[in-house]
Amino acid sequence: MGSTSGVFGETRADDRLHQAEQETERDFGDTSKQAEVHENSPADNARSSRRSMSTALAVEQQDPPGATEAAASSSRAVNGEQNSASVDLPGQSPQSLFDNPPNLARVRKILFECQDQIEITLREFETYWPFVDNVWVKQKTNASRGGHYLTEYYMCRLRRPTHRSSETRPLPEGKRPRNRRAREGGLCNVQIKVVRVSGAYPMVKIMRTPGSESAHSHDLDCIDRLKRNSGLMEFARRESTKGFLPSSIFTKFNEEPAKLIDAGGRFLTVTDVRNVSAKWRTQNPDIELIPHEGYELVQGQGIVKSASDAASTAVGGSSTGAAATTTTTTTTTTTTVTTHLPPDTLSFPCFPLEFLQSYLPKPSKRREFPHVTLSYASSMDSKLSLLPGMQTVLSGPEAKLMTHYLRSRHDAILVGVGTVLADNPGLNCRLEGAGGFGGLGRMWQPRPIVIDPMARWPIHPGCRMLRAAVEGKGKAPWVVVTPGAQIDPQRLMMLKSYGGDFLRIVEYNQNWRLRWEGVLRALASEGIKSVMIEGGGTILSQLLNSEYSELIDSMVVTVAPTYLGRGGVSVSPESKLDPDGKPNAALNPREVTWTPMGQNVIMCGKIRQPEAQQQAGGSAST
Ligand SMILES: NC(=O)C1=CN([C@@H]2O[C@H](COP(=O)(O)OP(=O)(O)OC[C@H]3O[C@@H](n4cnc5c(N)ncnc54)[C@H](O)[C@@H]3O)[C@@H](O)[C@H]2O)C=CC1
Ligand SMILES: Nc1nc(O)c(N)c(N[C@@H]2O[C@H](COP(=O)(O)O)[C@@H](O)[C@H]2O)n1
Repeated sequence: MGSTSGVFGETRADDRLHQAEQETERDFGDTSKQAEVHENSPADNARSSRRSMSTALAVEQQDPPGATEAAASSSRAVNGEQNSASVDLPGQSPQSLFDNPPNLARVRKILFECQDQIEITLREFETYWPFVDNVWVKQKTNASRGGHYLTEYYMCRLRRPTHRSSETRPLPEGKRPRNRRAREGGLCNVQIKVVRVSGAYPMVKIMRTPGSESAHSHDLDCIDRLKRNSGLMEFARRESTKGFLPSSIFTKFNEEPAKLIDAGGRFLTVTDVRNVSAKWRTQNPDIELIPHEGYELVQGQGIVKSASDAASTAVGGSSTGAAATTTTTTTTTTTTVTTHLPPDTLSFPCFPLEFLQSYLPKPSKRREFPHVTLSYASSMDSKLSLLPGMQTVLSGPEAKLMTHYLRSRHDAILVGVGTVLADNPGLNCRLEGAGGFGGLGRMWQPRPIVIDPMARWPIHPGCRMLRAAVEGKGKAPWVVVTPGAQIDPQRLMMLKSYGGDFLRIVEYNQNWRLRWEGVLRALASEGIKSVMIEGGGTILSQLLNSEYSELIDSMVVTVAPTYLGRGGVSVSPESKLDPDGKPNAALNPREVTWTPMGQNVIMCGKIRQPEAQQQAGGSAST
C-alpha cells in the first residue's frame, strides 16, 4: 500500500489555489479569457477544455444572461402555465430567440444517458429538465412519509407503445385522425428515478432503476425526431406571444442553428411552431401576425429577408434558407459532444480559496502523525444529520466544491462505519481535473479510510467507494479493524482485488476503543501524510476532546443556516471542568476565521499548538 496523491502534491495543488484566485476575476462565460488563464497548466487546460456538468450547471453560482428567465420560463413550461394574455410589441424581440442555459447540448446528453447517479440542485433541475422531457415519460410518483423525498419514476419514451388514436378511442365528430404511426412499446428499456430531496438546499438525484437497461437502444436524435421538448417549444411560444408569424419564428430559429440544435430542435418544423402558438392566436384573434423586422412574407416563397437586408448581408447566397442550411452543416460538426466527463463532475471553484491556505497540510518535515483536518458540515445546533443513519445535505453548492477541493489536498479521507452505513459515500474528489474526472490516473484522489472495528460494513462491489475505484474515479478504501474482527476471506480477497485492504490496529484505550495515535501512526507508516476526517458524530465528538488536541491540526467546518433539532446526530466533545471544578469550554480553536460562502459560513481554526510552543512547554505526548 502507499499513497500517490501526496506525490502529485503541493505545487500543483498550490497552482490550483492560485488559479482559483485568478478565476474570481474572470468573466465566467468568456471562454477566450479562460483559455488565457489556463495557458500555464496542461492539467488545467485539459480541465477547462472539457467543461463539466456542474460548470454547465452553474446557474446557482452565476446567472449567465437570460438564465434566470430561461429557468423561469422553463419551469412555467413544465407546469403547463402559459401566460397567453401578455403581448410584447413586435420588433422589440432581443437579438436571439433562444435563452439556452449554459452547455445545454452536453447537459441534455447527460440527462438522456443518466449513466451515473446525477446530483443537482432543484433550480438546475428545473432549468434543464424541460429540455429532455421529450425523452422521459413519467410512470408514477411516490412521496416519502415525512415528505422529505418525492420520487418520480420515468421510462424512455420508446418503451411506451403508441396507438393510432382511432384504435383506442372514437374520434370526435368532424375530427380527422392524426397522421400518427403506431409504435410498438418495449423498444428501449431504460428507466430512471428522479428523487427530489427537500431541506435547506433542495436537491434532485437522478439514477437508473435496478431493472433498467444500461444504455438506450437509440440516440437522442431519435427522440428529438419523434417529439420536441418543452424547453425549446417554450422559446417558440414566447416569441409567438409577441405577435410574430409562426413561419417567421421558424425562419429566425433556423438562423441560429447551433442554438436550435443544442436545444434539441434539429427536427423542428414550422408546424410545431404553429401548434405551440395556436392557443395564443385563438385568444388574440384580432392581432395581425407579422414577420420579424427585416423579413417579409412573399407569396409562394414564405418568409424571406427583405430586399435591403438581403443585399447588405448576402455573401454566399441570396436565400435565407440556403444560408441557414450551410450554417447548420457547419454547426452540426461544432456541436458534436466529444468529451466524456462523468455527469457527477464538479467544476473547480471559481471563487477565492485563499482563506483555507494556512489550515491546509504543508509539504512537511518528517512527522510522526499525518496532518489531520476535521472537516464537516454542521447545523446551527451542531448537528450533522436529522437522524442517526440518515444523510442530510447541509453544504450549499459552493461549500460542496470547497469540500471537494479540501479532499484533493489530503492523502486520505476518514469516516466511521456509522457514516458509511448511513450515507454509502463516494469519498472521492469529483472536481474536474481530478483522476477519473478529466485528470490522469488517480491524481488528487484521496484514499478512503473507514473505522470499522468489528468489520460491520457489508462491503460489496455495488457500494460507491468500490464503484468509484473500478471506474478510475477514486481509490479503494482501507478498512481499519480490530484484531477480533471476523473478516470473511472472500470479502478480503474482493476488497484487495479493488486495491483496498483491511488494516488491523492493536492499540486500544481503556474503553476498548481504538487509540487514535495507533490509527494515525499506522496510516503514516503506509505513506499517508494528511487525513481529512469528515465524520460522523461519534468520531468527531471523540476527536474534539482535549486529550486529542495534539493530534488535530485544523478544522474546517461548514455551518448551515438551519436547526436540525434534538433528534439529530450531534458533534459535541465531553464537558470539561477547570482545576477548581468549574465548567470550562471543552475546546477553543485558535486563529479562527469565518468566511461566508453562499448560504453557508466556513469556520476555520487550528487546534494543535504550534511546534515552537510545544517545545517550550515540553513533549506533545498523548
Ligand atoms: N454533515 C456532515 O458533514 C457529516 C454527517 N455525517 C452523518 O453522521 C451520521 C453518522 O454518525 P455516527 O452514527 O456517529 O457514526 P460514525 O461515522 O461516527 O461511526 C461510528 C462508529 O465508528 C466506530 N468508531 C468510532 N470511533 C472509534 C474508536 N475510537 N475505536 C473503534 N471504533 C470507533 C464505531 O464502530 C462506531 O460505532 C450519519 O447520519 C451521517 O450522515 C457523517 C459525516 C459528515
Ligand atoms: N461537507 C459536507 N456537507 C454535507 O452537507 C454533508 N452531508 C457531508 N457529508 C459527508 O460527505 C460524505 C458524502 O460524500 P460523497 O459526496 O458521497 O463523496 C458523507 O458520507 C459525509 O461524510 N459533508
